[in-house]
Amino acid sequence: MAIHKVMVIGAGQMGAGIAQVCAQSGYEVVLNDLSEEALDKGLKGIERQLARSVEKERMTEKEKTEVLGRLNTSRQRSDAESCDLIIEAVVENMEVKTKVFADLDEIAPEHAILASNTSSLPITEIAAATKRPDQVIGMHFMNPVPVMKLVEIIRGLQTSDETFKAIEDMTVQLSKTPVEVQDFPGFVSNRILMPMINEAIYAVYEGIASPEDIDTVMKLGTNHPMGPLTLADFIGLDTCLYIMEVLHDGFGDSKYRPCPLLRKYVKAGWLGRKSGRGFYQYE
Ligand SMILES: CC(=O)CC(=O)SCCNC(=O)CCNC(=O)[C@H](O)C(C)(C)COP(=O)(O)OP(=O)(O)OC[C@H]1O[C@@H](n2cnc3c(N)ncnc32)[C@H](O)[C@@H]1OP(=O)(O)O
Ligand SMILES: NC(=O)C1=CN([C@@H]2O[C@H](COP(=O)(O)OP(=O)(O)OC[C@H]3O[C@@H](n4cnc5c(N)ncnc54)[C@H](OP(=O)(O)O)[C@@H]3O)[C@@H](O)[C@H]2O)C=CC1
Repeated sequence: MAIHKVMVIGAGQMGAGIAQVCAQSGYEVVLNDLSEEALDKGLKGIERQLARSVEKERMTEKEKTEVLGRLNTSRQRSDAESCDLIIEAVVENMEVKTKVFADLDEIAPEHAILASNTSSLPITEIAAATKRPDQVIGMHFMNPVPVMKLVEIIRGLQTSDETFKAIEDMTVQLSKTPVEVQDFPGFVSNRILMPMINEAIYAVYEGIASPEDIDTVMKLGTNHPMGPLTLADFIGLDTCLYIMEVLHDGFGDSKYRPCPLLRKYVKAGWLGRKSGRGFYQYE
């Protein structure tokens, strides 16, 4: 199936990054969000990234103008009616995502693929909210999207081979590396990464060391580019908590229990970098 036009739903940190890489790879892109403010912020971030690429001579001014010319914003979900692929990147919440997919199923053309950038939620369950479960798939980009090379592609129980192939081909077109993963909570990336981050939060909670020292241990001692608490702030503490809850509920194993300190920070609105405060303070 040929994909020309892509809608990205949710102009948060992931949605904006996905829209950027799609437009840079030649796709027509519609970035959709309910809030004008989120769209403005998303678009400004993309313009900043592209300006930096021009400065670093990775892109010409003309190419930047062309990329931005392929990128439109919209507040109407009905604009999905002209798209071949819709990539959903809204909050990590099953109720919200199934509602978005049920809506999209009514709007998107019959041939369109509906993909979710979910970090951990079952694709099979998201697909069941539609009448086209064979055309629903997980397309899990990593943060920051323009930099990270991986896309986990998650097959739901009913995802067709044709849908899988179209998304695998597109991932290569985006200059990313696809890895096929089966539909289990947290897939591969977050099943491994998030318990490590949760454990680092327990180390703060139990007073083993300061956040700075925990991050230093992991950066200098195990060569991680960011310490786990810096990374948690970067991902978003709300997203980290949702993922731990999905692992905990999905496997019913107490080893995945979210650290109470993580819950407390999220309740306080300390969501990490995006809210200005998490384990560290920003600005
Ligand atoms: C939660 C999930 O479901 C799944 C996930 O995504 S888990 C998170 C996965 N991501 C990670 O683990 C990221 C870990 N961190 C890193 O790899 C690095 O710290 C990093 C790439 C983010 C930054 O690298 P760095 O060397 O420390 O900093 P810096 O030199 O400023 O940046 C390196 C390059 O990345 C780019 N970059 C950094 N942050 C960026 C961002 N938010 N968006 C776009 N580009 C960014 C910079 O522009 C820079 O590119 P150039 O040198 O070509 O200009
Ligand atoms: N952060 C990360 O490192 C990664 C996240 N992901 C996944 O990507 C998705 C988005 O995460 P991220 O971009 O970080 O999150 P952000 O918080 O940056 O953005 C969340 C988006 O969800 C929208 N949203 C929030 N509540 C609702 C709602 N009730 N109905 C519809 N839309 C809503 C927001 O819209 P508005 O602005 O209008 O409020 C915003 O566009 C999640 O599923 C997450 O798990 C995947 C890989 C990495």
